[in-house]
Order: sequence, then structure tokens, then C-alpha cells
Amino acid sequence: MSLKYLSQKAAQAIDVELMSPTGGGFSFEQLVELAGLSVAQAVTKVYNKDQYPRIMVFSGPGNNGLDDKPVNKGLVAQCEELEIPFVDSPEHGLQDSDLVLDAIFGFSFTGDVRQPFVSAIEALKGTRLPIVSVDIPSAWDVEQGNVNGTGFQPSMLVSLTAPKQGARDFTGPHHYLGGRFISKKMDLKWGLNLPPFPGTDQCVKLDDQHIRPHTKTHQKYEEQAKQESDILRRVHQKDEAKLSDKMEDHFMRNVVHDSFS
Ligand SMILES: NC(=O)C1=CN([C@@H]2O[C@H](COP(=O)(O)OP(=O)(O)OC[C@H]3O[C@@H](n4cnc5c(N)ncnc54)[C@H](OP(=O)(O)O)[C@@H]3O)[C@@H](O)[C@H]2O)[C@H](O)CC1
Repeated sequence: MSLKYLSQKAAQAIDVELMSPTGGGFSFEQLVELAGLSVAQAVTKVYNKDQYPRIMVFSGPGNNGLDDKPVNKGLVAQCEELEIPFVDSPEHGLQDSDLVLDAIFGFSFTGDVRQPFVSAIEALKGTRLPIVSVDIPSAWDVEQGNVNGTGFQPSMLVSLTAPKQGARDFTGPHHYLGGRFISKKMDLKWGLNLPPFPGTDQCVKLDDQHIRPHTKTHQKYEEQAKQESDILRRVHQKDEAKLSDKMEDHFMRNVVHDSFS
């Protein structure tokens, strides 16, 4: 069975569930620490520190970049303490960098890019440095991907929890999965089919056997959307516990498998 690619709604619902008692009861800080650690580990597996010593981080307002979040105060203080500089413009930062980490938008991005992020996205489109995107390349539609090819194509993508549907348009050489916080129970419930993480690693490389290019027909998408909304409805109604093990098993095997294979 292949890895599931998440819709925007499913990604958001899983995020909420992870912080609920039935999803592991993670705190927000735990999730972002684990997600950040997995991104850092994945980056160092691909980009050698000696060859790429200066990483410029583009951070956005939501949980992908944490810029407008209360936790950001502590992060800024830590960067200052560690003498990690802040830059006054994307262009100035890029000219003194070897690698770019794109953490502007994650799975809640919608519509066209609004100010003040337009210049940052343009700078990413214009740079020749390798870009590592966190969860989904910024300004890509979370489900439709790099619509009309107008976005930038990063060299590396670190999908968190599970790739988003839009990640099917990613054609770079390095796709990793991070965010090792999904229990077997949640994996089964959402039909994620996550690959095993090696040893104590916080990330796993995704290869051809996991990756599905954007070849689905519109009809397939509609079927997938309907099946996902069935899953979401069950989650919201909290009625999945009432399903017998047999029915749950049947649902996972047939509906989820048909949809994503
Ligand atoms: N379970 C996990 O996998 C975890 C994932 N994590 C990371 O969190 C992000 C998702 O975080 P979220 O805050 O929901 O979403 P974003 O990071 O995309 O940020 C939303 C903010 O962006 C603004 N926005 C949205 N669209 C636009 C646009 N077109 N132009 C400008 N700004 C935009 C939005 O503003 P609104 O006014 O629309 O609300 C928000 O301010 C996920 O991708 C992971 O990276 C966590 O690490 C935890 C676990």
C-alpha cells in the first residue's frame, strides 16, 4: 500500500487530534520541537555542514514558521544568544548564504500570496541556491501543488506527518518525511501507511515506492475527497469507536486502499 497524500482539511484535523487526549496529548511546543528536529536532521543528511555552512531561514506567520506565535519570542532570544544573525532583506540574506530553508507557509496556505510575503516568495523564485521546503513549498496550493508551474521548485522537501496532496508536484531529488509523532493507531485510523523510521531517526527518506506523481484523474480526486470527508465526519462525530473492529478493518482495507493505491 502506498503512502497517503493528505488534503488540507485532513492535515489540519490530524494536527488538532495530535493535541487531543486521543491523539497522544502532545503540547504545541512538543510538536513544533519534534517537527523542527526532524527538519534539522533531514537537512544534515543531505547537505554537508562544511559545504553548506550558512543556512538562511525564511519564516512565516503560522506554525510552519512561528513568526507571529508567542513561542517566537523565545526563539528570537535563543538566536541572539547563539549569535545567529537576522537580515534586513531577503536579497541581503541570500547573497551571504549557501542554503535556504523555506518555512514561510505550511498546510494552511490559501489563495494568492499577500503582503508582506510577496517579496520573500519572489526572492525564493529568483535564487539559485538550493531550497529546502518545510511541509509544502511556500505559495504552492496545498492540494493542487505548483499550479501552472508558477511557483519555485525546491531541491528538497521535508513533509511533516504525511505528504500533502500538492507535494505530488515536487520533482526535486530529496523528499523526506519528518514528524515522528504518529502512533500506529492514528496511522491506521487515517490510512496513512507511513514507512518505518530507521533506528532513532526523526526522518525517513521517501523514494519511488512511496511517491506518487500527479497522475490522478479528476474523478479519482473526487473519490478521495469524498472518502476523506467520510473519515473526517466520523472523527468529528466521535463515532468511530462504535464501529466494530471488523467494520473498521473493512473500511481501512477497502476504502482507503482503493483510494490511494
Ligand atoms: N501535525 C503536523 O504535521 C505539524 C505541523 N506543524 C507545522 O505547522 C504547519 C501548519 O501551521 P498553520 O499555522 O496551520 O499554517 P501555516 O504555517 O500555513 O500558516 C498560516 C498563516 O499563513 C497565513 N496565510 C495563509 N495564506 C496566506 C496568503 N495567501 N498570503 C499571506 N498569508 C497567508 C495565514 O493568515 P490568515 O490571515 O489567512 O489566517 C496564517 O497566519 C504545518 O505545515 C507544519 O509545518 C507544526 O510544526 C506542528 C505539527
